[in-house]
Amino acid sequence: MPDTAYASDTAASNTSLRAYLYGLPGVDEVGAQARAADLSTRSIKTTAKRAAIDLAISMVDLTTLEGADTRGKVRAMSAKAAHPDPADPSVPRVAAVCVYPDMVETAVAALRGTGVGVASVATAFPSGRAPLEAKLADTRAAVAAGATEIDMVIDRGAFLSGDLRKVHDEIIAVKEACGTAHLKVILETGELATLDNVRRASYLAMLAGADFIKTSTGKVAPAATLPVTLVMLEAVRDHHAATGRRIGVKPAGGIRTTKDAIKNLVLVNEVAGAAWLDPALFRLGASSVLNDLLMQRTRLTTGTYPGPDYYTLD
Ligand SMILES: O=C[C@H](O)COP(=O)(O)O
Repeated sequence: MPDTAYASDTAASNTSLRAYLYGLPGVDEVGAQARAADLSTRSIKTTAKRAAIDLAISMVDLTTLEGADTRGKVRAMSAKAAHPDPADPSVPRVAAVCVYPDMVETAVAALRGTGVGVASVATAFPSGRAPLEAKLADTRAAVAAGATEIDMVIDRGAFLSGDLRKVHDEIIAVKEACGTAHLKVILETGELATLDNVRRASYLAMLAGADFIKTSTGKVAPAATLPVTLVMLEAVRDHHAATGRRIGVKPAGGIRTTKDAIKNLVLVNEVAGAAWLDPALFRLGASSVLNDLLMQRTRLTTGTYPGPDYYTLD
């Protein structure tokens, strides 16, 4: 298990940061793939499935991140986030909606009083290619408009070329610009090439003050694969054991079905532990998983699937 020596290194040079992150135990890629594959075949009892579906719904960050997003679309998505099935008030609300910064005001107005959070992808999403001042302005604007959560992307170019200090310091600066808003740090694992890098980027984000580590923007493939989520869950588990601080995990991108969602919940339970089975510590970032969760929930309750047109589009 990694020690806490980095605590004193955070004020030091890129060299000591690099020495710490490259001194982490390596990831056994074959073992991680095998464990993720093994856990993904676990079935859960029908009696537990309804509770799992409700938990998954309550963990969704319902997302729209398209250039063609409109205020109308964000209002409709926000209504669905607060009342996923208007005909069934027992369906829980989702955790948050996730939108571009210019849509925060619309989402905040639509969600006032519902308890649904508003997350925004600041910091030049999805590339992360902008001067730090622009990233900070982006973050401050989203927070000023009422965002309760900021999903920032790391500078993968800096990370991959070894400028870990730049990535670290940008996260610290964005965290400060967040004020009381929670910070999720997107690693864009599909661009990090190895699971060792996923582990290093996870620790880098955690030691810079991330509240959550998030796999992907949803704009790069592969996105939220199970082995990647497994490595990130191990990182938050070990970080908690070393520091007493619990960091959340958010797989995002390509999560489309109830099966995908439940595989993730099994992974959370088996790797990080039951404490993470909570929207405060685990989210599913997805633009289109909610309808399948609602359909499977209805099937469990009534024995039949609702027609494909029963629910509004995700
Ligand atoms: O953060 C969430 C992702 O952008 C959503 O990706 P998705 O459209 O593949 O569900």
